[in-house]
Amino acid sequence: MDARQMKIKAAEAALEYVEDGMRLGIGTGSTAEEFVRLLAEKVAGGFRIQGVPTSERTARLCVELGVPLKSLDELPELDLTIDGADEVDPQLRLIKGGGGALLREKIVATASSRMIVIADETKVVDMLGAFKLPIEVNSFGLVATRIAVDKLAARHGLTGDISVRASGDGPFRTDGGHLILDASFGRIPDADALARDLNAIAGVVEHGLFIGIASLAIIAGPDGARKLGA
Ligand SMILES: O=C[C@H](O)[C@H](O)[C@H](O)COP(=O)(O)O
Repeated sequence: MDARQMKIKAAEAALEYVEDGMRLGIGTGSTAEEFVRLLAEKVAGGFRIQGVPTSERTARLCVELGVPLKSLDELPELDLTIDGADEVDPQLRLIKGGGGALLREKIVATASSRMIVIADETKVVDMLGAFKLPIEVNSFGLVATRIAVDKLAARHGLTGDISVRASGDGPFRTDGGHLILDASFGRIPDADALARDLNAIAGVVEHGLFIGIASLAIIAGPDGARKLGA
């Protein structure tokens, strides 16, 4: 089974949790896109859902495939969000934001009664941090914010490069017009404390640590999908 087939396996297993009539948060990334494709087939077959996309990219795919969409303001309380992740640890703590959608993803997931993560087994880690931690920041005061993040990291005993994400000739911009700092910490022994402290830095809009948000992860490997959590 190749990487794409594993993503499809995870997405298929997640689809079983989607019920007719649900208000559904729809994640971003290559795994979430496999989910959107399967969801579109169900919708074409008469299944009714109302989706809230977590990015412009996901919104475009949903429109293209005929998945009905609403804004989060129209549907501020959701039944379920299904989304991918860059890392998942045994406590279902996540790193997200590899595609830059972390802010909307976190807003949508926390507006949902439940978040289910779909991922292939390469995303499962004992300790978060091998994947660069995305930190969404306001472009005003970028240098000051980066210094503040660097000092905070040092207080947490974390070292590693913190760089502004690039795209083409310029910086990457999120759907909200912000910048992303990618922090190469390697290992984050106390992700809960780091998450809390990052949110206290004024220039930080949001970070990619999702703590206590997901209740189930569907992890696909060569032998099929297994579940972490309930
Ligand atoms: O910003 C992007 C998201 O957090 C994605 O869900 C995450 O990067 C995983 O993406 P993929 O399924 O492509 O590995």
